[in-house]
Amino acid sequence: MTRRQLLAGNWKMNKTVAEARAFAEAIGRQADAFAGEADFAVCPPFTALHVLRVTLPARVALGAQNVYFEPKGAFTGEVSAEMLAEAGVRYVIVGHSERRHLFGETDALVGKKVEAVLGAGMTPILCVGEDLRERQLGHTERVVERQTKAALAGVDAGRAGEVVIAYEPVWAIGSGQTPAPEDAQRVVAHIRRVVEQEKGKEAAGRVRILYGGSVTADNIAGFTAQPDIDGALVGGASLQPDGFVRMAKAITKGASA
Ligand SMILES: O=C(CO)COP(=O)(O)O
Repeated sequence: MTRRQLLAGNWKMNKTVAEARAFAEAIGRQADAFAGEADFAVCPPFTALHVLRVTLPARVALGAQNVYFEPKGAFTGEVSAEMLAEAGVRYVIVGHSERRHLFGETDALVGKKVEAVLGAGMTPILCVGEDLRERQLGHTERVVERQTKAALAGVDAGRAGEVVIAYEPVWAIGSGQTPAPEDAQRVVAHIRRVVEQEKGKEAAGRVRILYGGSVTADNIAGFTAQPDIDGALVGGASLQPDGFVRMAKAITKGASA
């Protein structure tokens, strides 16, 4: 089973409309970096979706960082999956650890969001990962297992392979610290086994699992060279056009090697 690598930038709460446009124009001047056999996406704040839709190079897809599961109604401050799809969004990050920890998102809520995103014809990027204490207690596998099972509970086996999962150890996010690539591979392989157990072989073979947490242009290739790691979800290092272009080249080179 060959899976296409995916490089997704999560801008978090960074960049104004003007800054987003400048980023898109800068990577557009190096658009050949995105010509290879891989997928690319940028996930800006909602306010910059439109400008990126009209300025990003054609091979770089649009992503969002959050969604609400209800289709419409009295949910002040929320945005539905249909609204995102209409705005040109292809990928939606769901259950990022910042949303789980800072905004109280539960496994059950994350599961509903995954279903809503698939229902609107987009691809969820489901984030899972242990925090430092859970890691120190040796609970990494059981934490990612619980998060993965809960998030996929309402997804048909036939569609589970469309989901992208991002393994993001919380202690590695924004810290400059990463697990060794072999260590990340071990956890990602475990996540794939959980998908197989829950949704079958075909879904497990298709599902793309990314690594995220202090990925840079210098270390990305070590992760994407691992057999079960199918790309990267990148925060800080995705904010600089040159860094994003370098990571795109690294991921494409690895994919064709
Ligand atoms: O949270 C992340 C991506 O979703 C990772 O952030 P950093 O790449 O800044 O560590």
